[in-house]
Amino acid sequence: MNVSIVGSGYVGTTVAACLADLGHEVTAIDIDEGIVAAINDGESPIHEPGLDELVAEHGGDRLRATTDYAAVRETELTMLALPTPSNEDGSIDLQYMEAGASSVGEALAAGGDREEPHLVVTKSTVVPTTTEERLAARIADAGLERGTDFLVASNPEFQREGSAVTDFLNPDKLVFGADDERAFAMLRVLYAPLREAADGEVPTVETGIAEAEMIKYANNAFLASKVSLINDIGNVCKEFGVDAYEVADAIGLDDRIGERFLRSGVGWGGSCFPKDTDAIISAARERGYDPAVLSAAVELNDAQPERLLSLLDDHVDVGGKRVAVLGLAFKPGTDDIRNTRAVPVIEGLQERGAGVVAYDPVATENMRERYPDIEYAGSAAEALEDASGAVVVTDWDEFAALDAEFDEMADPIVVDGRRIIERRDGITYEGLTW
Ligand SMILES: NC(=O)C1=CN([C@@H]2O[C@H](COP(=O)(O)OP(=O)(O)OC[C@H]3O[C@@H](n4cnc5c(N)ncnc54)[C@H](O)[C@@H]3O)[C@@H](O)[C@H]2O)C=CC1
Ligand SMILES: O=C(O)[C@H]1O[C@H](OP(=O)(O)OP(=O)(O)OC[C@H]2O[C@@H](n3ccc(=O)[nH]c3=O)[C@H](O)[C@@H]2O)[C@H](O)[C@@H](O)[C@@H]1O
Repeated sequence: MNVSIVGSGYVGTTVAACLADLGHEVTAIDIDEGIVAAINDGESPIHEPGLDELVAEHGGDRLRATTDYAAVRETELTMLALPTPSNEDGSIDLQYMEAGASSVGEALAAGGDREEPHLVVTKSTVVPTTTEERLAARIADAGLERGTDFLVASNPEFQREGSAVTDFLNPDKLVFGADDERAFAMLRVLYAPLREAADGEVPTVETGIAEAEMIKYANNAFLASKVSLINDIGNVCKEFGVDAYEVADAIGLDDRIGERFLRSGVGWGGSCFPKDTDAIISAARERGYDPAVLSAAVELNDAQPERLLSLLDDHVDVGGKRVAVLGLAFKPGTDDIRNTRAVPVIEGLQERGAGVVAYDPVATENMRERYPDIEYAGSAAEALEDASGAVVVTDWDEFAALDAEFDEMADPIVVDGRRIIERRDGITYEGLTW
């Protein structure tokens, strides 16, 4: 198929490169000229395992990029993979989605009549009814008729950062939300090569558009709440001196609970859990319902970084001292620092008057833009040298191998928010929930 993907960030670039790899002709459309040039030169604009290779193979060939929306006219289907950030009050900010939908509508309208309606698919995470009520309306504003000139559908994405390529190519499920058989048929054709290539069966849910939109929020809300619940349980464990990881391993043996997403610690961050939980809570409240469990999950998550710092306070007054922050990315395998737990941790240390020295294998440059004034180390060893305390925020594998490096600390106090460092002689070790 000939497809265009509007928005070439974390999701858009991954989806575009993978669809090209599956044999489709793909055009990525982005307003950022640097991103467009990179893709056409065969370079991935983001750090994601496996993506460099795919963009190198297909960039400038089956995968092309442009800033010109006219390209959508050469394609049968357009996916919107644009940002859906939060407004100040937590509600979803639809300005990028509406701008993108308007531009797609205008580009299609400029091409005159079409034999078949163009399918516009919402890939981004949007609150239920957005695609039909807000995006279809913007496309129609260009003078196009839904059903004749264009169709809309929702196809939410469940990939994780750090494993986006393998997640996209081997999904647990595909979700197609549509209200027209032609839209379902096109989505089936789009994903046919993926279903053939995937390791094992890929269940496909065909449902309504608002249901598909809600499935995405329910998925993220459930996972975020699962981590908050194990953090809540972990905080109780810590009070009793019980190891929450032993508890989690045991309860995970119950199929109804499942072993995944039971890693307790400093909490969830990232570009999606925080904004998506806020957006769905806000949308529900607007309709008169207050989701109590979800609100508590957010509250608990917001409190974990301060619990981490209070464990450090128990051992050292960090005012005027050098403290190492190990890990800045919101999770390992990515350079993404959006809503990373490192931010409240760094700010909490600064409030205490500590001198922060931070280290991350790949996210340092992104963080430096936000906090140009803290010190950045070129290695974990350099960060630990002469530090009077260290806090671990991201579970990068390389931190597990640290050993003699702790001997160079002024005061070897390690507070681990991710259970990646081993307790050992010579250091004062505190695990957040163990
Ligand atoms: N990051 C992730 O792993 C996942 C994200 N999602 C959802 O996917 C959506 C996109 O997220 P990300 O890829 O992380 O965002 P992102 O911020 O990385 O990428 C968005 C891209 O859109 C471009 N853009 C902005 N306005 C534009 C316009 N008017 N026309 C063309 N391009 C424009 C930006 O330059 C940027 O490259 C969000 O709704 C997010 O919730 C869903 C699943 C996973
Ligand atoms: O909508 C999205 O953008 C994506 O959000 C998450 O993916 P992602 O945020 O990339 O990463 P996760 O692996 O889910 O981790 C999220 C956060 O939870 C934390 N986490 C995760 C698991 C766990 O057991 N404990 C825990 O603290 C991680 O450290 C990280 O900060 C979902 O897992 C994806 O399915 C979804 O597509």
